[in-house]
Amino acid sequence: MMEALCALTARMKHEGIRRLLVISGEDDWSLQQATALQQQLPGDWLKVGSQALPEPWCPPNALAKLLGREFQHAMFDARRGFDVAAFAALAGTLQAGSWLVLLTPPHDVWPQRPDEDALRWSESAQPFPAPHFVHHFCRTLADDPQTIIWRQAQPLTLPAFPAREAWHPANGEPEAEQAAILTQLADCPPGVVVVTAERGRGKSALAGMHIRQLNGTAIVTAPARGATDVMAAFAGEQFRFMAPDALLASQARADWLIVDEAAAIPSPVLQKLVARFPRALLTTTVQGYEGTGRGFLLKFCARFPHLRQLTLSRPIRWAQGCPLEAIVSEALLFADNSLTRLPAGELDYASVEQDAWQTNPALPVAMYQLLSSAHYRTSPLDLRRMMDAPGQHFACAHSDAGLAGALWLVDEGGLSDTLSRAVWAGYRRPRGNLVAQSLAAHGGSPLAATLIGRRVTRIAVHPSRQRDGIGQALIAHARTAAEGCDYLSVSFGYTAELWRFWQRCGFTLVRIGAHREASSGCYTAMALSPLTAAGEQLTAHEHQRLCRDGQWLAAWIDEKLPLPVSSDTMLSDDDWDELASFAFAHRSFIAAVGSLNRLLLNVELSLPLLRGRLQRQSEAQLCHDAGLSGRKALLVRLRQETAQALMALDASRASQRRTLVQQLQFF
Ligand SMILES: CC(=O)SCCNC(=O)CCNC(=O)[C@H](O)C(C)(C)COP(=O)(O)OP(=O)(O)OC[C@H]1O[C@@H](n2cnc3c(N)ncnc32)[C@H](O)[C@@H]1OP(=O)(O)O
Ligand SMILES: Nc1ncnc2c1ncn2[C@@H]1O[C@H](COP(=O)(O)OP(=O)(O)OP(=O)(O)O)[C@@H](O)[C@H]1O
Repeated sequence: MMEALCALTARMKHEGIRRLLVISGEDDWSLQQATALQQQLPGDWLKVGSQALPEPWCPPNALAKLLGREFQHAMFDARRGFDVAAFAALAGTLQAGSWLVLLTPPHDVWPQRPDEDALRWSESAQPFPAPHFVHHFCRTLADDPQTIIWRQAQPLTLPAFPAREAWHPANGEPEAEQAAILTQLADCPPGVVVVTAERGRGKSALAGMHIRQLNGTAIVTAPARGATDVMAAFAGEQFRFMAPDALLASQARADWLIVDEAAAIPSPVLQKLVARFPRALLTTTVQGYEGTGRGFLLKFCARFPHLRQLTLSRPIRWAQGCPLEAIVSEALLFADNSLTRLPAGELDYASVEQDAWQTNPALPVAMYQLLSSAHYRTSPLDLRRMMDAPGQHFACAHSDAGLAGALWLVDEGGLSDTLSRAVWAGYRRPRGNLVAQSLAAHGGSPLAATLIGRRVTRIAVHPSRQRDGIGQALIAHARTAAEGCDYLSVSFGYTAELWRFWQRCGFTLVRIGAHREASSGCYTAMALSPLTAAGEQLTAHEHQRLCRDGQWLAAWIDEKLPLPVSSDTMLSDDDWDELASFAFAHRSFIAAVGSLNRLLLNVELSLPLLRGRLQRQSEAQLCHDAGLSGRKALLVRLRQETAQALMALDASRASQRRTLVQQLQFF
């Protein structure tokens, strides 16, 4: 048997492919078999798993450090937990002629086994079983003739795989597809060129080669700099990188703008960037472990009259049709089929629950694919959360021809009074509950996180059916289905268009972040749509607070805010609470900006650091002027100056508030 395995391995190398071998059985048995294989087949045998294994071993969360490197053979240990993004990433590091050996529990008991990975994609403190994912994964394996499954108490059998043609690895010179595109780019009239491809097709290398051969200047931008290493290596000295937010804020000019992973940048930002350069080359992955964006990039492209769209289809580091790449893509739903069907016709709206992964898997698969084609951040973590995490809810709009819209919501809130107050004062920040906690931590309602909310995490409507009222109808459906909830909420990267949508869905703006996200170039906005009297009260209170603070926030946010102007400068009771929570507890500075500005209008003291910071003098400058060691020391002094001002205004009220907020840390 081992001889046959060695012969097959040699053939895989010749054919430029890699394969998955699953060993399913009791913990000790499967490890023993994997070790025996390792002894027979020479190679690196990198092992990835949460429990220590003989070297070379790496826990899943440290694998990112090894990306970019290549290995011959690897083992992934999924006996206790299955970090599927690490599994996919490991597959991506394997050279032609490699085996990826996957250890799993026996398949009949696996669905009931607690999965340690659940701690990453849920707020649970204990691992729990993830049956929907396990069933889906095992079904995918069973349907794949190229994957080998070795079950305990059964012999290892190797099917007779048909022969493939010989493979020739890339050598650093442009591959045929790359060369053809480079020729087009070299002789390109002004306009936009978009290159889309699946992972590992040589897009980044192509962009780098283009920069190197360029008779002019280029600026590279991308949501994450680390992702541009390959491009930098192929570009050589001409490589010049600027993050999207920095580029937007600058006056930089060049002959070419190169945007890596363009779909990860919101269309309005991308459009502003592209408009500044005579020529732009946009690249984007249409499948991957970090999500996609094909449909929405295409929609963006439709706005440009002179646009060329090109694709790279052949993998570089292994042969086309590699069985390992194919099974990973199947299992993690990387293929983006959401746009191949046009969902014309009358629509039905329906709630969808997680058991649909068992009863009607095609529907949630299509929903996941539509959501990931619209949201670049969708990752295998989301797939696992969607399938098995508690508190998830879904709705869809579909016609006989296919899926037109998908909505994903998650339950939030319901924290105890004391915990919510502690979050408000900045003492605690438990995991999860994004909007519910943010309302408490950044808003003006200490009990905000006690209410029950349901947050829209993702919504997407098929590009061919947008502006047809489907998004609005999905939200209306969710509202009727949200029994027992005080409000629906959403957190999104603010653009005027998207805000218009949420406004039309009946949402009220309650918070806007003070920094542009470097990756998207947008401010994070949060909005609520109340469902109960308590929800109404919270929404009205937070909206009013945001309006009161609007003029002060405007100094921090260079985006026109859709808020009525308020000139209220009185220090209210709420202001006293917030100021005390900043001065005497741990509330963040930015959450108290409005109250702090009103405080300064009401006291005569000099308070140089506070006044300086509120006038947006930089932290570094203030630290330098005051001889402080850094941001932490500055924050302590800002809190002290606030305390001083409160004492000067009303010493007994200040002391009383101090006692109250300081009690919030003990519960
Ligand atoms: C948490 C999150 O998911 S935030 C991200 C939201 N999702 C995305 O951005 C993915 C890509 N976009 C989409 O899938 C869709 O465009 C959605 C979900 C934003 C909107 O869905 P649609 O079905 O197109 O919206 P719908 O037709 O119901 O629009 C209702 C109203 O919102 C407003 N609106 C919707 N889209 C836009 C837009 N692009 N620009 C301006 N206003 C808009 C309009 O007022 C519209 O009414 P009108 O057409 O009568 O003027
Ligand atoms: N012509 C070439 N010769 C040799 N190696 C190449 C060539 N083109 C690309 N590569 C290598 O192949 C790998 C994949 O290429 P690249 O990173 O450009 O692909 P990509 O499509 O941008 O992938 P991803 O979507 O994963 O970022 C890289 O290791 C790169 O160095």
